[in-house]
Amino acid sequence: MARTRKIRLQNIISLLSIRLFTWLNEDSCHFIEFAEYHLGQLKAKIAKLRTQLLEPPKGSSGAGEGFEVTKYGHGRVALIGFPSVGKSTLLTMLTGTHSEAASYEFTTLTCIPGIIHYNDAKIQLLDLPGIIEGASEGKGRGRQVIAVSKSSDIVLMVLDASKFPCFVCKLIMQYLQSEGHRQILTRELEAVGLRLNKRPPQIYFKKKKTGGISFNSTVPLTHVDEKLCYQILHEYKIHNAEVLFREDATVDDLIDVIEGNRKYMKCIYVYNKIDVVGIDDVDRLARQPNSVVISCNLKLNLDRLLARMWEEMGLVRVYSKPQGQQPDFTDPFVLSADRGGCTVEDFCNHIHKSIVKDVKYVLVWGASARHYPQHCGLGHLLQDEDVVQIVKKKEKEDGGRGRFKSHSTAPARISDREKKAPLKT
Ligand SMILES: Nc1nc2c(ncn2[C@@H]2O[C@H](COP(=O)(O)OP(=O)(O)OP(=O)(O)O)[C@@H](O)[C@H]2O)c(=O)[nH]1
Ligand SMILES: [K+]
Ligand SMILES: [Mg+2]
Repeated sequence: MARTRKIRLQNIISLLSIRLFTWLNEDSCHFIEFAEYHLGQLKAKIAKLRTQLLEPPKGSSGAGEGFEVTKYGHGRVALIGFPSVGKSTLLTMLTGTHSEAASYEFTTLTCIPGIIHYNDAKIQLLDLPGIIEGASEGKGRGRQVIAVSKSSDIVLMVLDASKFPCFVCKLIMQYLQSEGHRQILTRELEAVGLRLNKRPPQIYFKKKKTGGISFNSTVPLTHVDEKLCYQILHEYKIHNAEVLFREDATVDDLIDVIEGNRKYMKCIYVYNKIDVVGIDDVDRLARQPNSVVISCNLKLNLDRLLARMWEEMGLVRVYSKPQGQQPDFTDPFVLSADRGGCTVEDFCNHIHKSIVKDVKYVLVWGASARHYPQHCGLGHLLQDEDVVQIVKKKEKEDGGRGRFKSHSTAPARISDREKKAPLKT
């Protein structure tokens, strides 16, 4: 029953897509304006149907058997890519967990987790089956792979450097209107609501109960006007809402905001197998944005990949300092802006939920402090490698003395940094 419904929805999406491309190819200028409105409506229709199609069955996460892996560690990274690009080899290299690797496609059939120990944090790395064009529509294990990718903090898109088109091949591909692996994968992920290395559109949108539609913009708009916006909202049966464009956004951006279920993720493009391509090609690939070139076989540049991964995850290590003692620099509390936040309050909650109500202030050493130690409140935003000493309400007077004493017991790691970049008190 559900399968027939899915097939029917898929057929409608295909039909609408064909209609959309027919309109795209329509070059008569008399129809351009009309076509733009029609196009906007069709895009909204397709987005709506896709959302229905992708709804996981009730009571399931959408991941499916062999893919439901418990979250572990301070962050989760998914390896996605075409078959045989070296995902499993990379997992084995970085985590030490064995994942079967072989020269035939679809060697990996389920989700294999491993742990990377980096900067005293634990990062869960997930090896996944290869995906192919049509994955978003359920080809191969595409659905499951994408569902797992969505649950991760960042994505490593593994690509085969030897299959990356050279400049001439790119021109031919453009002529033939065919795409490279990177574009195909990006399109598959976009089709299911994942937005890679993009920030959410600057559009304020709020549904209301009454009052009709209020349409405003703070910048001149070149892609969407009031009429088109009304039509798209109408498609979603929204008749009362406030819409404010804060940038010159497109129809697709508006649809993303209305749908509201898009996931904005960082993605690092990892070009593996650089041992089999020429130095010029390696250089060209390495210069692309958000890209890292590696070779698992020769263990080349893996440390750079880890460093990039760490940067993109934006994890913040905070060392707790008991009064009058040195902090334990081997055991940080790891905070993340995406998972719970990085303020002093988040740090306290990390230790124990009951602490916050007793905190009078905290003393902070490190990058986020203007002077050492800085007196900070619960709202203070911490940075990586900060040291924090909590002063509790009942320790009021003692806390004051502790502060002066603290100068002499300032953590060694911070004074090293201070030498490099002295901070004014
Ligand atoms: N030359 C070269 N070959 C590599 C490198 N890394 C992996 N390979 C080879 O690529 C082939 C595929 O590796 P896998 O790790 O199984 O690839 P996969 O992406 O996990 O493949 P599926 O699980 O089938 O999707 C194996 O024969 C590896 O030995 C590399 O850096 N250089
Ligand atoms: K393989
Ligand atoms: Mg594999």
